[in-house]
Amino acid sequence: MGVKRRVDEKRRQGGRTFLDHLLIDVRAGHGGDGSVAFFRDVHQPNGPPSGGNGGAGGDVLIRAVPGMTSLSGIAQLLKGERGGHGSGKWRHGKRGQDVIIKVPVGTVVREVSRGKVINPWDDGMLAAEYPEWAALTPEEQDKLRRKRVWVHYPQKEDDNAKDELFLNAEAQLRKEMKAQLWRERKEQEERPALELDLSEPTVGDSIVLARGGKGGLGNPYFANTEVRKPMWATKGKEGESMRLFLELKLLADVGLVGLPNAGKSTLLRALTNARAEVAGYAFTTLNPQIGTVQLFHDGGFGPTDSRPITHSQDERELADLGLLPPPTRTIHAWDRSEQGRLTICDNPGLLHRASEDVGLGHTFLRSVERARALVYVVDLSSPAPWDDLYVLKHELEAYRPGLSDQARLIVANKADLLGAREEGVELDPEERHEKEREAWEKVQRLEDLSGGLDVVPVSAKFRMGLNRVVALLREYVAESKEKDESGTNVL
Ligand SMILES: Nc1nc2c(ncn2[C@@H]2O[C@H](COP(=O)(O)OP(=O)(O)OP(=O)(O)O)[C@@H](O)[C@H]2O)c(=O)[nH]1
Ligand SMILES: [Mg+2]
Repeated sequence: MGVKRRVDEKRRQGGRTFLDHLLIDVRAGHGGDGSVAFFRDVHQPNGPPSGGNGGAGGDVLIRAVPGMTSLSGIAQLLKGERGGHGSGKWRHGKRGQDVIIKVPVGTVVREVSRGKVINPWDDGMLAAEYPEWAALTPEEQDKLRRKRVWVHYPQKEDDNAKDELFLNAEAQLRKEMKAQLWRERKEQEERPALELDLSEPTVGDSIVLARGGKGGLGNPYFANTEVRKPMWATKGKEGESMRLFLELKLLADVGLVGLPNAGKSTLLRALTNARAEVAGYAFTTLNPQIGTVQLFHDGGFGPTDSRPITHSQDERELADLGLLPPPTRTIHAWDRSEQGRLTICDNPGLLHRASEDVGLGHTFLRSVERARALVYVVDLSSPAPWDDLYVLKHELEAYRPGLSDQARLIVANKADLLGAREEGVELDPEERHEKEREAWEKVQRLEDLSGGLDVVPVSAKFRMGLNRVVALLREYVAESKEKDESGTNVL
């Protein structure tokens, strides 16, 4: 299949690949109803209206918390508590309890749909809500509409409907609500679909997703010089509701970043159990891939699904190329017990001008954004690998300012191509020395232009120089975890 077609397909998916996702419904609490009551005691057998207002419904909030690793365990329906109803003696209803949805850091929240605020004076909306609406008489329709809006004093519903004072109050409320509902609806329509990228732990208060409905008004609100004994109050309003899609971004300890064809996938295969695709053309990798490295007590490593490989041979070869000091360590079998693991994430090649949406763009950088350390992979055999470095850094910064600060290491790959030895050919010492010097100078230049990053020449293909890479990755990850534990990364 054509690479172009596959790249195009991938672009349509927005370059997103996620391990975990979930659809949830969120409903903020309904407001409590206002109360119709009148104050009475021995001195005032026929006292003033005293119904309290309803309490507001509880909000639904979201918080990204460190330490969570999965979306499993989050309920599919989350409801804010209903506000309490008002009651006599001017007692207002209690505010409903909020619900806080706790999600792992790295969750992306996207709105799928939003509940409509129903306007009880909008016949079209009511017709959509009640299938039988069209068959009702105008009186029945009024009755249904009033049910959504009003609370009546016991047995006063029919009297109220004939009471001119009530009808006046209704007209007044309708006018007020019309303006307010119009505003709410406009606001809702203009508000773009929610998209939250919770890449950092939520600081301070949680983020409100859906607001609870307002509480209804108690009957004192409707009293005036004309209306001494309002026999009505209003109901609480519906809370906001929405359907949301949650996605958890891939999380690896280390993210590989490099131009197409630099050898990222080859490196991932050499270090881990992952079977990433490798080929001699650009954009072989279209999905971020994660692999696991097993770490041994002696500093060595091995892919988790196979027996450890001995790297002393490789290191000796690399030392022969003049790119590494000769190995001094011998590996003892008893050191080969597992001490820990590292996960590494391979990625599609990053292009110059990815920020202008060339190639895959850089939406896939979402998956390395949260890595504890980033590694630049460059092709040491290319004429000016330091130029590649500049492009990579620039693209990371264009995606998110400060992201390139997470880069710790430059893997200068394909060092074998600069070899001072050619296969089957013995170079004369002079020539060999010259090649060694060239290779060494290139590495040196990369180091000078790296802005203080570690530079390690390797051959991913021939598995040379990888012990040093793993040793450094181990350090970065340990440092980052220590920071987490000491609280500087966690809020
Ligand atoms: N000589 C040599 N070739 C290598 C080395 N590492 C990778 N290659 C070759 O370079 C080509 C590209 O390697 P990949 O690992 O697919 O490169 P990539 O960076 O994953 O490429 P994309 O997925 O397209 O971004 C393949 O032909 C590899 O065999 C190396 O250390 N030495
Ligand atoms: Mg690849």
